[in-house]
Amino acid sequence: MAQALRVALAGLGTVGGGVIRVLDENRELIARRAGRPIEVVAVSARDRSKDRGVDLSRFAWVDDTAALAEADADVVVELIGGADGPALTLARRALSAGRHVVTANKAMLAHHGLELAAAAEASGAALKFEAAVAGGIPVIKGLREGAAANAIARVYGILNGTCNFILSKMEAEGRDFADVLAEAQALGYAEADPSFDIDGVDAAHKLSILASLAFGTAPAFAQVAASGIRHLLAADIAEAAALGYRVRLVGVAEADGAGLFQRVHAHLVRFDHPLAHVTGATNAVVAEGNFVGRLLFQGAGAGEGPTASAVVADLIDIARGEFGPPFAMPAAALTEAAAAPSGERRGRAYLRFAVADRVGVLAEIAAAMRDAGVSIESLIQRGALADGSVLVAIVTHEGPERCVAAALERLRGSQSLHGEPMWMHLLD
Ligand SMILES: NC(=O)C1=CN([C@@H]2O[C@H](COP(=O)(O)OP(=O)(O)OC[C@H]3O[C@@H](n4cnc5c(N)ncnc54)[C@H](O)[C@@H]3O)[C@@H](O)[C@H]2O)C=CC1
Ligand SMILES: N[C@@H](CC=O)C(=O)O
Ligand code: NA
Repeated sequence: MAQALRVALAGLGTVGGGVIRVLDENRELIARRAGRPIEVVAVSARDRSKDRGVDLSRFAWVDDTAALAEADADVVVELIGGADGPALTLARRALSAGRHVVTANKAMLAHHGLELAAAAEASGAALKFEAAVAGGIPVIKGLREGAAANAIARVYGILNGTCNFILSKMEAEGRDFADVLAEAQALGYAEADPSFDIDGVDAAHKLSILASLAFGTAPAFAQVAASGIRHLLAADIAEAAALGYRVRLVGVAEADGAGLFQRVHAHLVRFDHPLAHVTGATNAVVAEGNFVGRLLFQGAGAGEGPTASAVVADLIDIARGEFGPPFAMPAAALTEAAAAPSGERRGRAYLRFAVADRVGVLAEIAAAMRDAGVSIESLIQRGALADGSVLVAIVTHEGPERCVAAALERLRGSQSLHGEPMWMHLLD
């Protein structure tokens, strides 16, 4: 059999530990498929003494993580995380030394993907990142290779396992947000800083990578309008269910004459839509191609095994010599997309207000909607929260988003409103 592919591995946490386990457990099978063995030769992490449940004594330990870039290895696997700092230093050094790089680091790719892709192409190295988007689901391969013949009109989906785990637990068990977040962290789904998950930043990182693959544009994370699920109440989930919807954090990227529109936002998803049935840490991505039609990729979006599976799949491609430009086309051919404004987009909206329990409040909200040109389809007022506020939930008829924004602006500062209104888009 040919010479082994030698791997230098940075980061031995959830995913790094998983990679060692996958390579150990499926060693023979992987070697047959790759045409040669894949062997970890050197490792680095923050704490050498930590028990990770795997035998590390067979690997060289490197204290200076960035020095792994020059280790006697063919590939550097970066599983540290963080957009900048040691992960970026390592990737830059490895690529400029002609080492292949495999990473699960969507934050780094969203911010520096174009630069790293150009560096990889310049040195003839691979830069592969299947694990960075939707964990174990082969969606990078699916878009970059499987759908390469198509013009893509839209790509959207559930891109954060932690949020989907929280939402589906809140929905099924009526549990509190904070309690479920702690469980997602214990299961290894959450980012080192979980606000990246619950504020939609992680999904925005992933969406910017998917949009680049779908539309041939440079990753444009700064253009993604992102919000998360932090302010969602159990009552929103109950109201959504009463209306025939489930709440999901959905990322949407769409290119049209106005430019590239990218948004991550909590949506009400109709019960009969495939995304409404995606539960737990599962992710799902829909891509609409002009010849292939609608593709749906679904599977485990986070966690040790599925994410490590994607990292090792990239290593197998490299061992086979199967790689090309990291994104949909050479880095120099990726275009800059103008950000399309959201205001002219049309849709239906769910708006929820916590209001003072007094006469005239409903009339005030209804007047703001009327004056801004928003047509109300349904309005539900329900019992009091612990602080005595009453919840008012509205679903609008289809109309331009700028009208909804104008209505909320009219209500800004109103003494009748307690806290910020919640605005979710409907995905029908
Ligand atoms: N956990 C998951 O389900 C998924 C994680 N990812 C990504 O994979 C990467 C790793 O994630 P996890 O394994 O979950 O993180 P983790 O926190 O479990 O592990 C991180 C590892 O990096 C090491 N590390 C951190 N800072 C370091 C530094 N300055 N120098 C040297 N080593 C350092 C830590 O010691 C640890 O071994 C991140 O980019 C994450 O976004 C991607 C998909 C899924
Ligand atoms: N924190 C991420 C991990 C995978 O990318 C998530 O929850 O999806
Ligand atoms: Na993936």
